[in-house]
Amino acid sequence: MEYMTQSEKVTNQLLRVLMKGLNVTEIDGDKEKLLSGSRRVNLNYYPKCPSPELTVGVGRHSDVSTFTVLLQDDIGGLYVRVEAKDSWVHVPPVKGSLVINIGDALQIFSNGRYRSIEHRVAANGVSDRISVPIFVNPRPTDIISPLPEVLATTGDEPIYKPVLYSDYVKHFFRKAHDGKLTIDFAKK
Ligand SMILES: O=C(O)CCC(=O)C(=O)O
Ligand SMILES: [Fe+2]
Repeated sequence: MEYMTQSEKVTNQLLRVLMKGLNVTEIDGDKEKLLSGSRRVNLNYYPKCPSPELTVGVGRHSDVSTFTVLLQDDIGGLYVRVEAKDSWVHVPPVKGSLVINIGDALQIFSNGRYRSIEHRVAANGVSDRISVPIFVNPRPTDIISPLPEVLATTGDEPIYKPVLYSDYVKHFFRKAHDGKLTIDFAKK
């Protein structure tokens, strides 16, 4: 839990940087809660797999978070999808580094200006693997939708409708991992 507490400095700073990219520079208490009012840490353990070629580690998905801060050990196996090239790129473990993934909630808040990253984890036959993601989320009771500031700056029409965040998360967990299809739930 010390890790969760310490990570708040980093996640608060990250939130500010990400919002600056959207021209949102005023982050009052309500907005901060909407964007990051619920944080969750997971401990993922992937045992060494006797038949990795027959096994899915974690299927392709995007996180439902605003963003995710992922600590991985030195084993590797995380891949992100490069949509433009229709390919997967390995995210090599770098000692002392964290992986930051944009999640669906931020894609919705930003009306698509930020895109959540599709990723998966391959099983491996060499060694056990551990990863520790911190999911920075809206609260379950929050209604998420494109931020008015973003719509005002871009002049774009909202492409996502207001959705209760707990409904969005329920929709995600109700089905198998299916790449980037979860966000269709919030499409207008
Ligand atoms: O283990 C990893 O590197 C990523 C795990 C993951 O995608 C998740 O927990 O959502
Ligand atoms: Fe994930």
